[in-house]
Amino acid sequence: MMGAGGIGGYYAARLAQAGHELVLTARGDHLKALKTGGLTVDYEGEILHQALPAFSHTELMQKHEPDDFDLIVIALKSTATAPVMDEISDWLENASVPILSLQNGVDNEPVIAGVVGEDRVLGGLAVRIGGHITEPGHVFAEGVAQVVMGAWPRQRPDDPRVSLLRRLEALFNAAGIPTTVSENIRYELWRKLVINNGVNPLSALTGLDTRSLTHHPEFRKIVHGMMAETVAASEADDVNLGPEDLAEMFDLISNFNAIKTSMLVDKEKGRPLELDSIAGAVLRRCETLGIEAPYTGTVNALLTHSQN
Ligand SMILES: NC(=O)C1=CN([C@@H]2O[C@H](COP(=O)(O)OP(=O)(O)OC[C@H]3O[C@@H](n4cnc5c(N)ncnc54)[C@H](OP(=O)(O)O)[C@@H]3O)[C@@H](O)[C@H]2O)C=CC1
Ligand SMILES: CC(C)(CO)C(=O)C(=O)O
Repeated sequence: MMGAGGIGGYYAARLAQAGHELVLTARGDHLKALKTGGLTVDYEGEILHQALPAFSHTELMQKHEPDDFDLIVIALKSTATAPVMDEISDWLENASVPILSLQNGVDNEPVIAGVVGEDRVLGGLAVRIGGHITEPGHVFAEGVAQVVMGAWPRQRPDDPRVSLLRRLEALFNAAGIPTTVSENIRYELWRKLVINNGVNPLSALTGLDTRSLTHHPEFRKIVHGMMAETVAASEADDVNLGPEDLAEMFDLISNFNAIKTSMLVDKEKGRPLELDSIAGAVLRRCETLGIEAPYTGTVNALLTHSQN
């Protein structure tokens, strides 16, 4: 599990609890705490504690070959995808281990595929989960915490990755992670981007959780506007989301727990924001398509300004 933070830490703890062997990567104080005290996850009052090997990426590359693993899961922030793939690209060369991304955004899998080739890439997303590091070694997580995964960019007829996906689906479900396989993972990633562009930047700007935003008389219109612009932007990737996706995603986030978004957590901790891979991804596609995206453009500009 590369990047065992809020999302990676939660799913790693569940898989380890079910008896799977895991190795975690992290850095800084969180890594130190994982090494000395193990990983502790508070999931809706249930405490999961696992003492698992934890390494920096340098240590990982010294101690292991990529094919020691059946699967590498990437749960880094998307700001770290390219630098980390760059760091481990020589190590990954000539290996065959598949890589599953569980990140928000629609541009992580192409970066991973650029290093290992599409045939080894599984796209994926963490759905209906909120999670973050509360203190080094400790993760808080909530929500039904599902996973959707699929062959990137979409499943081909006779795709050799299907048998692996079916095995992963079965073992994730058996570990208590409700998981489905999609034949069109890029479509699923775009649907998730609709939610993330709708609430993440605006929550980081206002300090409000997802429920406060979606039930606020003014902010809910901005959330809806940013979601609609994401739906429009999807055409640039030939995904072509429609009004039913917009309605479904707006309902989903309006009725989900009051989540402090990952971008708000990052803003409060003074860490880099996934703004370019969320709002930036939408704005670039809208520009290519020659369509306006005033809600996303405004919130993106205000948030960027507030960071300077
Ligand atoms: N959090 C949430 O509620 C949700 C998040 N997601 C998505 O899941 C992905 C992961 O998010 P989240 O779990 O919140 O992220 P976190 O920041 O909690 O976890 C990422 C971990 O990776 C570490 N890391 C970053 N760079 C390196 C590096 N070079 N070497 C070693 N470790 C590194 C981080 O350390 P450091 O802190 O030092 O940077 C951190 O511990 C994101 O794409 C996010 O958008 C999806 C659904 C919900
Ligand atoms: C909005 C939310 C919680 C939806 O799962 C999310 O993906 C995030 O905080 O990044």
